[in-house]
Amino acid sequence: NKNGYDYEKCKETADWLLAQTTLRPLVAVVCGSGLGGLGDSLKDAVAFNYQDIPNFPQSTVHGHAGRLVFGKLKGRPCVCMQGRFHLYEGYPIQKITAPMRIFKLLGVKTVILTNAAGGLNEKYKVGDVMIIKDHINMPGFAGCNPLMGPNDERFGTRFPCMSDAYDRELRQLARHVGDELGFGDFMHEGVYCVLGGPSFETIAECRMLRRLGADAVGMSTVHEAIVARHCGLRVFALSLITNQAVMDYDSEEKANHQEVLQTGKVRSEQLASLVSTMVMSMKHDSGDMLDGMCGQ
Ligand SMILES: O=P(O)(O)O[C@@H]1C[C@H](O)[C@@H](CO)O1
Ligand code: HPA
Repeated sequence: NKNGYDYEKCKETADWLLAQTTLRPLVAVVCGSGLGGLGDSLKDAVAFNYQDIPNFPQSTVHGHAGRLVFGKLKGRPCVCMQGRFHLYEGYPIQKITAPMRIFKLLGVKTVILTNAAGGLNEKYKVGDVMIIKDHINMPGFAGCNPLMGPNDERFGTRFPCMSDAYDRELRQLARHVGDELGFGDFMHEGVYCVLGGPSFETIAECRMLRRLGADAVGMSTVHEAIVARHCGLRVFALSLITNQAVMDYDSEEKANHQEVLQTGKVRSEQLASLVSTMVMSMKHDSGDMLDGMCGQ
């Protein structure tokens, strides 16, 4: 692989991590902008700064701490990325997504991807949570897909299916857990569209994306979901709607990263409850979950 994130390199990182901790997580969580608090709820935590992990990229964005945390969520071993990588940071797309392959080699079965996103659906409000049911991969339309380049069959097939990218059972579990936790009024299910960033969208772009069927727009998650599915990981993803996309030329609203981080703080505890309750309710040994749903 021309970007150097081949099987051996991912294995070297995974083996290094496995030698540092006895925890064997089945679930990995990726924290979106301002959502790093999810990682702070891990018990008996052992944390590694990204700069200390062999071959790991570095976080450069405010609101992405740059720590990999191993610990337990409601008694279940998990690993959590406090800080993810984005295309606009200048990394090759294979590097952004290498952690998914490292997770696979650690023995992880399910990844939970979270992000901050702009709401395009007129029904969505700031602070709402959107379970991702599908995506639109805009950079992919332009030939920027993390699976470009030689395919290593040890990870997965050349042409992976994406119509089932966001696991139906996990979405059902999230709706169930969300209802039990009282998220009813602010939880949706919708389509996430990824752009390259870092500039926020213009009004014309937001209008176009809405017409194309997107409910929320962001700069991450999709690349990770593609690589995770390619190597057989189960994917659940959610967006926190941190701002409303500006659709109107009379609007005085301006998208900004401060608002994104601020909204993250407001929902931080509730999102941590949603994720930890989901993790508690997942069953992995038979490859299936939805066993002993929320609160049982
Ligand atoms: O990592 P995520 O997708 O949560 O980060 C979003 C997209 C940009 O990195 C940033 C914009 O505020 O937040
Ligand atoms: N656009 C793109 N990415 C984002 C946004 C947005 O409005 N909000 C948070 N991440």
